[in-house]
Amino acid sequence: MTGVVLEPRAAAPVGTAVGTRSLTFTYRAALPPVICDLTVDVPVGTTTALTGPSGSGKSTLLYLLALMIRPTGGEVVWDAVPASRLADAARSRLRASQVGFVFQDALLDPSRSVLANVCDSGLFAGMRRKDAVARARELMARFGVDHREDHKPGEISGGQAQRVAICRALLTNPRVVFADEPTGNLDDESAAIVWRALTDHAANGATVIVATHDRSLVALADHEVRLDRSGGAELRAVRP
Ligand SMILES: Nc1ncnc2c1ncn2[C@@H]1O[C@H](COP(=O)(O)OP(=O)(O)OP(=O)(O)O)[C@@H](O)[C@H]1O
Repeated sequence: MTGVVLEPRAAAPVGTAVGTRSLTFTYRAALPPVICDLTVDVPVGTTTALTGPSGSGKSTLLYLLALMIRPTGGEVVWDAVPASRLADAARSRLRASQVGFVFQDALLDPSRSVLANVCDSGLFAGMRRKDAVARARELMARFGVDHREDHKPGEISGGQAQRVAICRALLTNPRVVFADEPTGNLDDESAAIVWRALTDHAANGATVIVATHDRSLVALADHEVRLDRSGGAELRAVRP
């Protein structure tokens, strides 16, 4: 069994935001598991870098933790409650109100404007349109994409799309943010802005889990969970 317990920083609020218990996941029964018997606790208010070779299961683990897919075995645990105990409606509510997710390829709706793409997650979570638009504009200005609010995703660059996806993920000020290679398309300056926004979000009490190959970002995280090709993981505390 692979057991990983991440120690919170002294200043961080105590508690586990999200974790797993003997988590196993297989895309197809005939294939070896992508995640194998993984136990991890991610403390509130920390940044965790999820690393490992291409194909080791980083995206898959993010989807499992964010309750987008269901494990083959074991549990994902939110606030000490096993997710398998949540009815479908409760899972959807939890995702809408507490989770921000930055997908690897941004995954914006090509038929909607940039502003609508950013606002939609807030409207789905019950924000008033006026508040969602104000918050979206504030975030888009912070990430330097406010001048593109009326454009469609097909009319902006890959790096701009990635920053729009981060605005969308932060719109509801979610308790937990999952980001899948959020700086993959960004230059160094934009990557630093994004990383600072994510670490600021954690410093304000949220929990941030980022899949990345970028060692310079890993060095700035509190913890590293490194997945290996056998579906297990090892822990490295990046900062004491
Ligand atoms: N829908 C799917 N059906 C079957 N296998 C899949 C599916 N999605 C991913 N896989 C396989 O699961 C394994 C883990 O994929 P995943 O995308 O989670 O890895 P990753 O570590 O995020 O990779 P990368 O760093 O290249 O983004 C890979 O072998 C991949 O081919």
